[in-house]
Formats: sequence, C-alpha cells, structure tokens
Amino acid sequence: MMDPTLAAAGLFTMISAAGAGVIARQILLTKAGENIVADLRSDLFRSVLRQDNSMFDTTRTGDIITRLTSDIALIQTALTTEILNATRAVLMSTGGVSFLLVTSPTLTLVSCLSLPPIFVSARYFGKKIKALQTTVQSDLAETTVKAEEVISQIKTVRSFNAESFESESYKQRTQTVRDRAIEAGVKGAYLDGTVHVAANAGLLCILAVGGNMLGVGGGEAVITPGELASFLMYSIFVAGNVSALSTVYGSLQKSTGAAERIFELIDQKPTIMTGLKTEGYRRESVGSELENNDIVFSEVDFTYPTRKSMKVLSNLSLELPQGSHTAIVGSSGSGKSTISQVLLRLYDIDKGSITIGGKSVKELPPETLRDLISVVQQEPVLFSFSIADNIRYGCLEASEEEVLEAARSANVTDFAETFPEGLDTKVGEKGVQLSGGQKQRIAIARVLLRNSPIVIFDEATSALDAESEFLVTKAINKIVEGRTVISIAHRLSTIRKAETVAVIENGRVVEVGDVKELENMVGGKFNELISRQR
Ligand SMILES: Nc1ncnc2c1ncn2[C@@H]1O[C@H](COP(=O)(O)OP(=O)(O)OP(=O)(O)O)[C@@H](O)[C@H]1O
Repeated sequence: MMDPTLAAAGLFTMISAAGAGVIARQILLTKAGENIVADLRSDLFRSVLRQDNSMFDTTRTGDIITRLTSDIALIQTALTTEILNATRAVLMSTGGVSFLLVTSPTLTLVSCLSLPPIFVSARYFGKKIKALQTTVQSDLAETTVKAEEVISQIKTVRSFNAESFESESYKQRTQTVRDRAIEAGVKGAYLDGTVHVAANAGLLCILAVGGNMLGVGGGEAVITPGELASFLMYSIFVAGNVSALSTVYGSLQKSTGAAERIFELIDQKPTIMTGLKTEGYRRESVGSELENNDIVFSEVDFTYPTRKSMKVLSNLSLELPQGSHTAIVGSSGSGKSTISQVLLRLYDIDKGSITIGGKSVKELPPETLRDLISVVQQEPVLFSFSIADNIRYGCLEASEEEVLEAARSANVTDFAETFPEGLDTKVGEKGVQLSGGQKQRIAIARVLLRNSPIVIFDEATSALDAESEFLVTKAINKIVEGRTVISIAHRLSTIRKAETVAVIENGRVVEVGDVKELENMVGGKFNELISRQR
C-alpha cells in the first residue's frame, strides 16, 4: 500500500501544477481580452474621427461615448469570463458524453431526446435577448446623451431652475433602461429554465428506459445497476454543463448586440476621407503644388445632408484673390458660415465648383486643404488643457519660444501674466474659466502659430466690451498682414477693414464690390444693410 504522506505530497504537486495552470490561464485571458478591447476602442475612436460631418449632425456625443465605454465593456466580459465559461462547459460536456457513449450507446441516444427543445429555446430566446440588449445599449446611450448635455450646460440649467425637471427626465430614461434590461434578464431566465427542464427531463427518460434495461419489467437485463448508476451520474454532470452553456449563450447574445453597434461605426466609410495624416505628409510643403491661393466659388449649390429639402447656397459665385480681404455680410441664416464650411470641405457641395489656386478642393488632400486655411470661430473652442497647450494646438510641432511669441502677438500674455501659473494655467472644460475676449485672443494666437495663408474670421454676433474688442482687434490685425482673409462680419468696424464686401441673400451673392463705394451707393443692398446698423 502507498505511503499516505507520499500520496498527499504527490497530490499536492498535482494541485500546485493545476494552480499554476489557473494562474497562466487567467493571465493569458486577461492579456488577450485587454489587448483586443484596447485595439477595438482605438479603432472605434479612429473611425469616429474620420466620419463625415453629417454623421455628427445626427449622432449625439453621448451615443458615441456609450459605444466606446459600455458596449465595449460588454465585449470585454464576453472575451474573458464568458469565453472561458463556454470553453470549460463545452470540454466538460464533450468529455461527459464520451463516458456516456462508452457506458451505454442506447441510453446516450435516449438522452439526446432533450437536445431539440434545448436548441429551439436557445435559438428563440437568444434572438430575443440580442434584440433587447441592442435596445438597452441604445437607451443607455440616450441617458449618457442627456447626462452629457445637462452637465456641460449646468449654468443654463441652474439659471432656469431646471434641476428637478432634468433629474426627473434622467430618472425616466434610466427607468426605461432598467425595464428593458429586466426584460432581457427575464428572457435569459426563461432560457435557463427551459434548458433546465429539458436536461432533467432527459434524465427521467434515461431513468425510465434504463430501468427497463435492468430487466425490472421481467425482460432480459442488458445493463447492470452499477452501469445505470454511473450513467446517471455522468448525465447529471453533462446536464449541469449544458445548463451552464445556455447561460453563457444568453450572455454572448448580449455582447453580440453590443458588437453590432460597435462594428456598425467602425465599418462606416466616410465619403470625405479625412482626419488622419498620410505617411510622408509635411506641413511645411502645404500648398507648394498650387500656383497661388486665389479662391473661386463658381455656381455653387449646397444643401445640408440632414435637411435636403432646403437649399442653403444657391448658384453662389465669388472670387477671393490671394492677399485680398473680403467681408461677407448678410442677414442671419443667409448662408455666410456655410461658405466657410464648404470651403474647408467639411461638407461636399451638390453643384458647381470651389477651387484654390485653380485646383478643386475635392482634388486636394483634406489635410492639405485644412492646413491652408485657419478659422477663428464665432465661439472660440478651447480644450481643457493649459493656455500654452491650447495655443500649441495650432502647430503641435511648435517650440516653446514660438508659442510664447504667438501668445505675445495676440495679447494673451497681457492677461496670462496676471494668473499665478501664467501660460500654464488650465482653462477648464471648453475654456469655462476664461472670459469671451480672453478665449478669442487664445484662438487668435493659435491661428498665428498655425501660419496658414488663408484665414476665415467667423465673427460672433454678440459684441465684446470696448476694451476686449480693442485688444482682440489688435490681435486680429497681426493675422491679416499678407494673408487672404475672409471675414464673416456683423460689426461695421470689422467690415470697414476689408477692401471688398460681398452681400449674401438666400445663399447667393447679390452685391459685391469695394466697401467704400458700396457703402455710399444709395439704394444698394450693402447701403441698406448698414443703414440699419447706424
Ligand atoms: N449643420 C446644419 N445642418 C442643417 N442645416 C444647417 C446646419 N448649419 C446651418 N444650417 C442652416 O443653414 C442656413 C444657413 O446657416 P449659416 O450658419 O450659414 O447662416 P449665417 O448666415 O452664418 O447666419 P448667422 O449670421 O446667424 O451666423 C440656416 O438656415 C441654418 O439653419
């Protein structure tokens, strides 16, 4: 007889080896799962950044964020926990079935009677779970959209005393998510229950047929009681694993729903290939292939993809020679900002052409086109980094000195120096910790650093106070020197700085010419427009 201590030591060695196996399995699975999830997340983000502007006009930020977070988290669970559970259940079931076959092929055949109801219910409930989970994920996206919108606009929410309204509306959305998630859970429970009944009914069939095979009814015994007992034991083992498999199947269906939402975005091909600089791209050589920077709009028609029935630009023709300064004026909604959006090819026009230096904007690589043009937007958009890093966004390769020089030129240093951390001061989300005029000056410094030959000023309708306006104007004057400038202008003071003015009405140019001449042309469109401002 074997020494019990030796046997225990031998068993301990085996247990330790199994433990090492468990550690290795866990590490490998975690690594594989995390790698796949990280790749998926960056692929998704990369794909989001490439999408057409029209996609962002219809898909809200919160929806995309949900895909990047919660949808991916579901896939992560599937890749780690569920795949492991599934593999274990399949291996155990296969092993168990081999034992069953060896013990009694007839009874194994009988046990197969439970398979059809298992497959049918897995298919039926699996489909329902997947559909419900897809809805849960999009409802969850709705709640994220709501939260994102309210939190980023908290000052407006507060000023309207709308906290209770918003928290109630958020609660309702979370309840919708809860109800759908419970529904999916209930379907999962039905699946588990059905599989449990089918698997155990299979055991009863084995008991009935096996009992007769023992010769209990007076017939000939074809199986021993010991064989039947061990067959039943293995069957219970297999039934347990098949039940586990059905739970895993339910969870995997959930992740399939989430995966569909992710791949829908990853596979979506933008019509304007954009955003990611091609290899060998050099910013310094931008525009070198163009003869000049003359901009020509010729008989342009444009409708926004989300509002196809409304023509925003209609047969618009306009010439902006290199080095010129043109003010674009017109009533609100006449299409002024749209002109800059189609010039940047954020949207493709429906008819006509837009050329720079004789080359259609559709022929220029989008990154070249966008490096040729800088925009100072109506509401300057800053990121939650420091003032210096916001300026550096104009040219990521710029040195400290170049950033400082741009900050000085745009009068940013004037106010930054009054902050304890100077240019390293963080500006808060979207620049909330700064005034409108300060944000404008940072945006101008960013454009100065960018040093593009064409600059568009999309002037804010809301006026800055006189002091801010003076400082912003001083900064703007630095940019204007030697560049082609388009000012989408509201204020007469800005318009007067331009040489040429183009009046836009209903998406077409109705008057164009020298600012001073048109200002004095009684009965003219520009004269009429500015006489309202005086
Ligand atoms: N992303 C968009 N999707 C659909 N329609 C849009 C979009 N952006 C603007 N529009 C519509 O296009 C028209 C022209 O808008 P645009 O912003 O060019 O006007 P604007 O002349 O710059 O006005 P304002 O002086 O008020 O800034 C408006 O009727 C506007 O509602």
